[in-house]
Amino acid sequence: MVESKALEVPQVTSGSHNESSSPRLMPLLLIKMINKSRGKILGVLALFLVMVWYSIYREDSFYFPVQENKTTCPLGEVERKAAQLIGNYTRDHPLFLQLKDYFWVKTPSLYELPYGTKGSEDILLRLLSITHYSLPESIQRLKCRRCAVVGNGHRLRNSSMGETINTYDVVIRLNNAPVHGYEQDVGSKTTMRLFYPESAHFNPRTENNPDTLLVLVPFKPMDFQWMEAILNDKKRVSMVGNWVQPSSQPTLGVLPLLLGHISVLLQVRKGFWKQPPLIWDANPEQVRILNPYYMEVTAAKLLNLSMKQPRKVKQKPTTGLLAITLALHFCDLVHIAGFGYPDSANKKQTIHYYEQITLKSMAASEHNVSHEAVAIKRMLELGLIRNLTYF
Ligand SMILES: CC(=O)N[C@H]1[C@H]([C@H](O)[C@H](O)CO)O[C@](OP(=O)(O)OC[C@H]2O[C@@H](n3ccc(N)nc3=O)[C@H](O)[C@@H]2O)(C(=O)O)C[C@@H]1O
Ligand SMILES: CO[C@@H]1[C@H](O)[C@@H](O)[C@H](O[C@H]2[C@H](O)[C@@H](NC(C)=O)[C@H](OCc3ccccc3)O[C@@H]2CO)O[C@@H]1CO
Repeated sequence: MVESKALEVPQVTSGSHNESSSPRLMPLLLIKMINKSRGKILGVLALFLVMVWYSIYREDSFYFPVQENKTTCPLGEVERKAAQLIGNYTRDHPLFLQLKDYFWVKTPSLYELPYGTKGSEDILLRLLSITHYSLPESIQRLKCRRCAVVGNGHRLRNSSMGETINTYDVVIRLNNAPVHGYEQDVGSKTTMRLFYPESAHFNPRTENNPDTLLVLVPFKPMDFQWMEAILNDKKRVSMVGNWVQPSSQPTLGVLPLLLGHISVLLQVRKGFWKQPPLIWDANPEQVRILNPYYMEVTAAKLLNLSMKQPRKVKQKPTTGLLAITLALHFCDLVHIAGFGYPDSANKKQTIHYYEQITLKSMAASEHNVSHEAVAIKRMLELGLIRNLTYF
């Protein structure tokens, strides 16, 4: 009471000269107003603090409301749930193969490709000295990594999921699946694309963003050789380009180099089950080599496949299941879209959102898609992943 009396200000009267505008009275008037509305101010302040807290808690942008996938950051939840499903679950393994593991310390691997690097050390030494292995700063600094793994399934067709997919921090795509012309259904953002030589898009620039990480999934030693030839070719071509410039005619001196490069690429052609691109216009700085550890985890822990399969019994995970496993090891939230094959009796249903092929095309594929469906359902039931399309 005493305090409020002391702060009392003279009555403001109406008239030609408004005393409230007098500089002398301004502070007093302000204090009176503050005094009068103290409750309201405290309320607004409390609301503001709650918003700040909520924003920090969500580790997200500072506004309401937010897109569905932006509402929360369930920090630690993926780790907790993944550990229930995956024995010895750890986030300690690098996502991409690193030169240091094959240079100073030769990390022995238990398995050959696709589950390990045993026997591929020498080529890796060469290949890793011309590739990068870091996770870009833009992904590392994310306080919450909300990831969408986009499968190539037909269920994305006419799904209108594009805008939603683009809202995720990390969008993982697979193989040669296009985005150009399908943006409304599948979006256009691609943070990472997993592929192998036979599934590399012949025109990577049209279907990726300039900063897309092009992640090679190695299945056989030839896959490393293809990548090495492509990357060395890029170097040679750019060198030739420099030499050619002054006269705009290749000098005879570069011909042996060009012939050498063509013969290397022709040698690399053999040993693939489908013709991979021989010229691949991608930025070498964006190329990474996936650590086969994630293939091992997918096969051994999610599909319970034996790591010592007899040569005749061939079964391996699909690239999509591998991508989900990878996401479980570095994302704070994993949503999937475009997963799910038609029933095996359904011979006419197309399997991709972008081309007219059926399950028949997968006859020699060495995948067990019904087994994988069980694994994906288990993850959905556990709430470890969520599905944006239907399954
Ligand atoms: C003929 C053949 O070998 N097809 C394989 C193709 C093919 O090599 C590439 O598309 C390149 O042309 O690749 C695969 O897969 P594909 O490229 O078809 O699809 C990528 C991933 O999406 C998930 N998917 C796809 C279709 C569908 N109806 N439901 C799904 O769940 C799967 O998880 C799948 O992995 C592959 O790499 O796994 C598996 C396919 O078996
Ligand atoms: C994730 O696996 C990829 C794709 O989904 C599979 O369909 C494909 O399977 C091929 C398999 O890898 C080939 N095996 C070897 C050792 O290369 C197999 O080879 C048989 C063959 C050989 C030559 C010409 C045609 C077929 O072919 C399978 C496809 O039919 O593997 C992909 C990863 O490479």
